[in-house]
Amino acid sequence: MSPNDRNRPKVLRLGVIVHAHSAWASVEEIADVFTPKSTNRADFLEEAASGAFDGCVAAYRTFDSFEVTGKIDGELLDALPRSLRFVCHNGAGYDQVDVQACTAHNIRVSNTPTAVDDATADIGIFLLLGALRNLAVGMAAIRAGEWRGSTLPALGHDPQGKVLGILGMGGIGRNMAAKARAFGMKIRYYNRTRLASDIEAELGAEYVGFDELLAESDVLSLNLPLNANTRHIISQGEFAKMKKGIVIVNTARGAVIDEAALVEALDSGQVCSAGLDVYEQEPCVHPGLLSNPRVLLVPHMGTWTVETETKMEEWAISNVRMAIEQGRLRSMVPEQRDM
Ligand SMILES: O=CC(=O)O
Repeated sequence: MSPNDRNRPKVLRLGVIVHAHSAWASVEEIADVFTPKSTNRADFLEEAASGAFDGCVAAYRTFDSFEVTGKIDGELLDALPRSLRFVCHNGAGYDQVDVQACTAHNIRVSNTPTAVDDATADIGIFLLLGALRNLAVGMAAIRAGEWRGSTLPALGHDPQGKVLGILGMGGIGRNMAAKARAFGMKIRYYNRTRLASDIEAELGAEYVGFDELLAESDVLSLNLPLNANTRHIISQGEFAKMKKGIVIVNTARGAVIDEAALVEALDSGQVCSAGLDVYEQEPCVHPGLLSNPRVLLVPHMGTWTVETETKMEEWAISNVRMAIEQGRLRSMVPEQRDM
């Protein structure tokens, strides 16, 4: 197809390509690419409604493009052209996209599963070990020139023999289970759907009920997507059902935990320590977490490696290519599998 071909497909790019430049160049060879001039949602809605993106069939979007467009919801889809058929999200979690609204607008949505599994599970293990070992206290003290601090950090705990409860046994949960086994942890999990018995056996993971998971875990790792059913799935009532002194690890989305309830549970000692990569109101972090030295905090860096960010971009771009070349997606989100 020549660049002047009026029938070339049109693609909307929301966000920047940082790594996978040659993959993106392969899209530009076969499609005309549009990018917004707007820098906030109000202007973006106006720009879209003015017809600036007319004819676009597929949109590539990044997590950070939320700053410009806000949530991909009904209001936004109403402003975007009717030609739009595909939203290709770069990320595993797609809570920034209202899938129901997309389905209602006959738009298919994809994410980047599996590409994120290793890196996210790796940071999960880092947070698990760091929270168990109470490392945040010593790390802050040494930077303040106080060596281990004026009051010695409490001794940590070993992972060996402890029960790791995994809430959400998708790709990241399974990856984390395999890695935690190497540290001698016993794995229990709860998931909407139970894994096949051969996968359970391979992971050495025991399926338990939700309440049992809360009651029996020494460490609880959140590895489930954020949606209307999982928002605040861990709140006051759930903390009360846990073993006193549990360690909480969250690499999923901040809002799967009621952050205010977590702060209370940390203050009361019900939760001994926490390792967090995600927060309810990013980039704001609850002051009760910031001020608590037993919380190991990472600013949403679960996939923050050259290799993984590249894989994610390549995966999302492969969805764009498939959308414009074949009218289908490589990895449509599960809610739309029947579409
Ligand atoms: O947070 C990272 C992702 O959803 O991929």
